[in-house]
Amino acid sequence: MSGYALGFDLSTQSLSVIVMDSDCEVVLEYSLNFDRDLPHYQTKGGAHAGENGRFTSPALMFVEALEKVFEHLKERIPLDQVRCISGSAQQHGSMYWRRGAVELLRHLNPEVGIAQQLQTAFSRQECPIWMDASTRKQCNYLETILGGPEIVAEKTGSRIYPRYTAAQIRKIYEEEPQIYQDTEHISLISSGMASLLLGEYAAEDVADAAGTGFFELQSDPPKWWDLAVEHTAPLLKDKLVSEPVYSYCPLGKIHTYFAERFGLDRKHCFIFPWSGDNPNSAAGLLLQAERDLAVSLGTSDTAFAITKQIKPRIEAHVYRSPMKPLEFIPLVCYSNGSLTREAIKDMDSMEPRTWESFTNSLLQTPPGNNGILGFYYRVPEILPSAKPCTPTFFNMDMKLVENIDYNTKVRAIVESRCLAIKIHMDRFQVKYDRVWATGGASENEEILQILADVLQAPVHRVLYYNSASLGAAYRAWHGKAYADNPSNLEDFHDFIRSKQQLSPSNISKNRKLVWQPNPEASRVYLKMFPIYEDLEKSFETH
Ligand SMILES: Nc1ncnc2c1ncn2[C@@H]1O[C@H](COP(=O)(O)OP(=O)(O)O)[C@@H](O)[C@H]1O
Ligand SMILES: O=C(CO)[C@@H](O)[C@H](O)COP(=O)(O)O
Repeated sequence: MSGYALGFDLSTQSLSVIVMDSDCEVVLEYSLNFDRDLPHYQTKGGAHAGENGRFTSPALMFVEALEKVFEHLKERIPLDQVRCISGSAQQHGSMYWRRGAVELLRHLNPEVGIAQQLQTAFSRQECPIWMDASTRKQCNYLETILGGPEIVAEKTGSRIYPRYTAAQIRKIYEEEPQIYQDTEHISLISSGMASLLLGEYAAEDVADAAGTGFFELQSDPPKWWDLAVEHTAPLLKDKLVSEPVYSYCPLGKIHTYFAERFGLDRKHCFIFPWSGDNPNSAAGLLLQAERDLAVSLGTSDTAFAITKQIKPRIEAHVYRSPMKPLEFIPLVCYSNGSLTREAIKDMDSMEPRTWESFTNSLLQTPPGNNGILGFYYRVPEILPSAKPCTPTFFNMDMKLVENIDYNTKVRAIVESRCLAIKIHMDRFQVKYDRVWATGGASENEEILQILADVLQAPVHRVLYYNSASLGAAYRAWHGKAYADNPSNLEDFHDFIRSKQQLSPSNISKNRKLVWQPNPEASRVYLKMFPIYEDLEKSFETH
């Protein structure tokens, strides 16, 4: 195989892409930041915050971002050499296509910008996104009618959380019936982006389908849970692509719009299903079952692993792996990730502080933080299910403490998140002896040291911190090999490793750094786990 793969990542704050050659070597990276590069959508951190925990992002912003990225790539690489494209998207969010939109999509004119032509394509301009916490009523309704949270978790991998697509769709059906009525198709953000590239409504892949609340987690072949689809909203089945597909299945060839406008090769460029950013990160990090834990420190903080068998729980989530058909991803997710750390960094200051000053605070405080733990939920938290609160600090006697210094506050917030990850992930009983850090805050080496000490395992960081784009590009090549020879589905890990061994710059690609746990620091944290756990319960509101 020769040519290039494109791996996209549409996260909360940005649309990133990597260009990967056929030896799985990254040759170009580019990232477009929504707030900075598309200011006319007036987002903050990529989103619009509404009343009562509502969080949305404009559908047209995603569309325009895709076009802008292609404009950038066109000047830098021979796009006619691109053989396969896949992508990642923030999970759970949904796009609402107006009646007749597919005709607009099919007949895009390459002389005119795509966002301009899709102005009227969406029945709802704003996509509910994963940060949304406004659907508690719909979660309760769906869980009750489907037999209770345990049954829903057993069937789908998770109870219905407010950000889950099922609750979001139900809210629109209940509160905006005309919009629901005017909608011909509902995509996840991942499959919506794939639809733009394809010129047809694209199927969801199994991994991202598992974040809807109406997908049968263990189904093979993959299928929606019809009962949940029926209860979510009337006629919903008609508004979905028939059933989700395995992540390696080719969806079709690139839309003539992109071929004619940007010079992609219509005949030879395959589109593969987009997936969720966390499942694609698992692929980008080549996570091994029962061996690795990944911690992603992006807008959300997540921790996840790969397992061959799974027992879903009503706390946290289980998704499907996009690498191997019948493997699973147990995952915990915190909505107060990087943006909350940024707020702590800039606390009590007229001007934003640098990350160096945040890091200095970590360096000037000891592991265990002299027993001070911290909770700060700027936006509604997922785990625990907690309402927003101001920064709140406790000592080891579980007493509220006030008037503590800035450095101690910084360490308290970082350490408490690491403690939460260890406690919540251990409840899944997944085995791991090494940790892979990814996402924007994995730049911060002091955070990685704390993670290693709390998790009591070495923390590795790979060269490309955007592992979701990397995983999308790996998956595109893996899918392309399958499309070329459908009688032979190669093992994902073996396929990527065999390609990397061919690469002359193999050594630089695998360059990585490791933070080893310090046993003394780890011992300090052991005492803090039960105290953190009890304090956390006091924030739980549901
Ligand atoms: N040195 C650093 N220390 C801690 N956090 C950082 C550092 N550099 C960047 N970040 C955080 O990384 C975040 C972006 O992470 P990223 O993974 O790109 O987010 P997402 O993929 O969710 O859009 C920024 O919001 C910023 O808070
Ligand atoms: O809701 C989840 C996972 O269940 C989030 O992890 C989203 O997928 C958002 O991703 P980032 O933008 O933080 O990468």
